[in-house]
Amino acid sequence: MNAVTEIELAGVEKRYSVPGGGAVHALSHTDLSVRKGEFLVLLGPSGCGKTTLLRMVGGLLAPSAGQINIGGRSLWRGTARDPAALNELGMVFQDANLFPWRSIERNVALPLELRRVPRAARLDRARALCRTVGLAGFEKRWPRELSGGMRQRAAIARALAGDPEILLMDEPFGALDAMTREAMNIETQRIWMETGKTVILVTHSISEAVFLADRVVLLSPRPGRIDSIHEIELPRPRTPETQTLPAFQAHVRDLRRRLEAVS
Ligand SMILES: Nc1ncnc2c1ncn2[C@@H]1O[C@H](COP(=O)(O)OP(=O)(O)OP(=O)(O)O)[C@@H](O)[C@H]1O
Repeated sequence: MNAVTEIELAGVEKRYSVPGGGAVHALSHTDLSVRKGEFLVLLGPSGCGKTTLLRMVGGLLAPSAGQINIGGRSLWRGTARDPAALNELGMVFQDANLFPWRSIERNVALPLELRRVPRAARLDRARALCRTVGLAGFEKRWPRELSGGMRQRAAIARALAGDPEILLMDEPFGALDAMTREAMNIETQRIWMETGKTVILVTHSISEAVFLADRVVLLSPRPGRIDSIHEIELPRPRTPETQTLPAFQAHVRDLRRRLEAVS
């Protein structure tokens, strides 16, 4: 059976206009298919267009050209967005962006509140999501009472609140210390395996990319474009020991070499 395509980019480009005239060609003609349930990682040097690509797929930034399909629906019609396609997208950023005056469960429930889901139902769902992301017992706490890693768990729970098919993560663990980051990688893999979502994650870290990805898409800059796509066929679930496997280290070496060549 053929894998189902969840996200399809065809000829997608982005030029930013710059004050005073001219344009930055942030992403040139890009074609990419992401399979349903796939974990795809975007890796590349600073300025190669990773965030630009993710924000276009997330419905936050209109492409200058090309087509983005989400679950077979065209996301963008000029600068307007298809609401049904948008409903399939949840986003997590480097900063958790929790409202400090809302408890964790009320932060997680916020997207449901905006959709006018009744209070009891949305809090039930928020509490279940807190369990999914390992925050059971912290539902009533305030964001300031949680560590950075726990706040990112809450941000993941909030992104999952509307039950989107797709989770888009932009350097979600970039601000965390190395040990918390490793723990969050393991948690992210667990949540992905349990929920079956399609994930696109942006990172600067080669080892994070190899640890998490089914495929790593390496981008190169000036202008941003896909340099190469690397299949990571390491068994799941991956554990800290996975990083000691020769196959893991070979992927890291390959990607480092490629990254140095394109930087
Ligand atoms: N709003 C904007 N206006 C003009 N140029 C922009 C804008 N946003 C990004 N750019 C430029 O587009 C290019 C791609 O930027 P983008 O942030 O997508 O790269 P990135 O790979 O995510 O970088 P990083 O890893 O540093 O976050 C860069 O040259 C950047 O300077």
